[in-house]
Amino acid sequence: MLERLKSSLINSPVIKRGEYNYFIHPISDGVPSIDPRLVEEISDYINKITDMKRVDTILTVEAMGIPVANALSLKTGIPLTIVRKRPYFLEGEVELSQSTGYSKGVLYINGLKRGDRIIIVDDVISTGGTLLALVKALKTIGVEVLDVISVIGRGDGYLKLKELGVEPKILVTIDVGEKGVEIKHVFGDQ
Ligand SMILES: O=P(O)(O)OC[C@H]1O[C@H](OP(=O)(O)OP(=O)(O)O)[C@H](O)[C@@H]1O
Ligand code: HPA
Repeated sequence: MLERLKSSLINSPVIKRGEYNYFIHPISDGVPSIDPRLVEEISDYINKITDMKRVDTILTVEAMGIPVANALSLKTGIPLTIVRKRPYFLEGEVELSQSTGYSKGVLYINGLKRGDRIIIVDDVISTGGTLLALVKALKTIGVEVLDVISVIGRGDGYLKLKELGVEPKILVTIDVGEKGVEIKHVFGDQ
């Protein structure tokens, strides 16, 4: 299960971004190139473990949530909405502050309305700063978050989401040390 994802993660280089040990991987960085079979393995798996019947929109965050979320959209026929890092000043645009282990920025939600049923698909959850701020903003709009899926998880930032009643599905959980990446858990394993 998820063999391509696991083996590619083990070989990921790690660099320092300040104090943060940052792993570099095709799914989270587009570097090195993204093997379409890897994206297919991941999107097939998400499709298998998620009830897609009630989903109006697959929501992802610019930039690196897009490859997997788009593959899932193509597979299911469910539209894709992208939370962007630039404003469009459209009516109803919702702005939120994003903070990660190595950056701070602003994200903008457009194209969602009260009552929409969505799932969130992102590439990585680490401090949980991005998804926490996003889920809070979606709640202010009145969007129903049916599921939150992250391809890769590291650290315990995902626990912050539990405070909002959201239990993210993390496909592969890793530890990132200065020397490399170690697999800690795979979704569906005991
Ligand atoms: O749990 P967190 O600590 O918030 O980290 C996770 C976020 O960090 C990355 O986004 P980034 O803003 O680096 O943008 P990118 O997708 O363009 O690489 C990743 O795509 C997640 O959205
Ligand atoms: O270590 C990382 N690598 C790639 N993307 C990320 N997003 C949060 N942490 C990371």
